[in-house]
Amino acid sequence: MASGQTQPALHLSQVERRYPQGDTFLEVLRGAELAIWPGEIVALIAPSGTGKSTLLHVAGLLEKPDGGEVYVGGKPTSHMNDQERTRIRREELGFVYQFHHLLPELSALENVVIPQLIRGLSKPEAEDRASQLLTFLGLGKRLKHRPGELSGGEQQRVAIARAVANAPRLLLADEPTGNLDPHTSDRVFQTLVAIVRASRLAALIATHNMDLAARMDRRVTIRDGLIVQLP
Ligand SMILES: Nc1ncnc2c1ncn2[C@@H]1O[C@H](COP(=O)(O)OP(=O)(O)OP(=O)(O)O)[C@@H](O)[C@H]1O
Repeated sequence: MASGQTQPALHLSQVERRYPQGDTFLEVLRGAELAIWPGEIVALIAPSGTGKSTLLHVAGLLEKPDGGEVYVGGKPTSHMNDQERTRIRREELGFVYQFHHLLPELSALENVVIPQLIRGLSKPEAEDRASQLLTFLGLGKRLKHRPGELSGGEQQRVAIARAVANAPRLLLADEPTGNLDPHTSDRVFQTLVAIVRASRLAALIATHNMDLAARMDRRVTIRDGLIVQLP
């Protein structure tokens, strides 16, 4: 447990998720248990088809579990309506995907400003924070560039800035460096770790890259619908 913190950023408690399959169900999660504390970076290393996306969707409040509970910052979420879940996603969770989904018509700065405006910050406040974040990620000279004018690694760093712009308590990332060459992947990963550490975020990062996984605090996998700690 991180000192001084009484609640995990994310706690999946006995989470079950099943999909209809013919006359029966495919049990993808069968009582998955995982707690991630503030400041902790956990690697999710799951072979294809074992439930990685399902787990990230449930943790990201995009899908409801069929059993168990998902706590975000100690708050149970399964009773929440769609509006409340959307608010938690917007204010307490950040998402980074393999393909960054930046808005192509907007500059790097604007892409990071938008989620903060939606959150209710004023434009000057949002621009200030976006500019600080992008500068921290080494993009201080690229603020006005559109995604198409940035390299893959730069685009992915903008996506990271966008994901943490609202100071979420938990970052969920799915192969955040998956489409980058090894050198760029390494740099982007370093910036991701730096920002998670600097903001004392918690992070769950799905990856097949064992070198990156080895540099995180803990590694877990999904086996027979359960979360298993790896060495
Ligand atoms: N909506 C759905 N309806 C039925 N079956 C589903 C649904 N979503 C996922 N599945 C099945 O559940 C299992 C886990 O799916 P999931 O997408 O979580 O896998 P994954 O580990 O993310 O795989 P990959 O890394 O290949 O994307 C798979 O066998 C998949 O076919």
